[in-house]
Amino acid sequence: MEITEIKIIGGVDKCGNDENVRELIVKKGEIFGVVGPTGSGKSNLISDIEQLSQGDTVSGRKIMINNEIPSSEMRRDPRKRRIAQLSQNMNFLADMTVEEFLLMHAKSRGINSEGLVNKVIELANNLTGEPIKKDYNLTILSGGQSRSLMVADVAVISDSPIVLIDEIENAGIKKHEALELLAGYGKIVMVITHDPVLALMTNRRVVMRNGAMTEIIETSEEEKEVSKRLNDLDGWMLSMREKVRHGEKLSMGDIQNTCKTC
Ligand SMILES: Nc1ncnc2c1ncn2[C@@H]1O[C@H](COP(=O)(O)OP(=O)(O)OP(=O)(O)O)[C@@H](O)[C@H]1O
Repeated sequence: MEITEIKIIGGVDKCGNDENVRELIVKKGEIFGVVGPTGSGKSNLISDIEQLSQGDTVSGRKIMINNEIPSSEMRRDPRKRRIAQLSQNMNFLADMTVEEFLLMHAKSRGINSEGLVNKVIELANNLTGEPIKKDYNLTILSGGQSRSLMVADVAVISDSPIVLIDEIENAGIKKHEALELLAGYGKIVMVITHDPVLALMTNRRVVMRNGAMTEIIETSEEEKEVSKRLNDLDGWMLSMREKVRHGEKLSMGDIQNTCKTC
């Protein structure tokens, strides 16, 4: 079944009052942002979508797929849900190499694995400053390498029509590129973020407060331009971080050169 839209039917805030936004439809091809202060209910909203909740969670929200209540089979079986989730706290625990993991994942998804390992690693290495090799053990990967590999794995192997992302900003990866890669063509992407680069890359964003969806903001052309500039600055910060990490010294020239380009 092709998933063309998800609809979130509003529930209640933490005090039991109806949330402001009564209905939110996110269509195929859209990157949608979720913003709000700590404890405002961002993860809870994402989790409602992940579970395809039907009024049976604390928020009382209902999630529709293609304007229909999802089948109980889809709700019960994670493989039928076709929702990929990525979060900052996820870690690889398996004692196997990167190559073994990717081949196993591809096999379990019934995907032809020819050239696949190199493709995933190449994409992951575009997102991190510390290259991953296929014979590395998963457990020795750094936070940035793990996150990059997860992003590339979700983009190529999981390839789910709905992608939910819970804060990738502190992961030490090129987040702009990561989001572009995940969004691919024609997916529904919901991303929780505190980061203006990511928030302004979205088409729209919902503002959470006290457990409720309170407002929907459309990203203006001006904000998209701001996002591009911030992304340049961000790339620069990442390159400075890499230099320091590799034992290099920084000079005022590094800052002056950047200010010209940003
Ligand atoms: N609509 C709601 N009704 C009742 N409780 C809620 C509701 N929304 C969120 N909560 C509860 O509030 C707490 C904080 O929510 P949540 O973790 O989703 O916030 P958050 O915005 O993701 O926070 P952080 O930025 O710190 O990760 C959780 O215990 C959650 O179960």
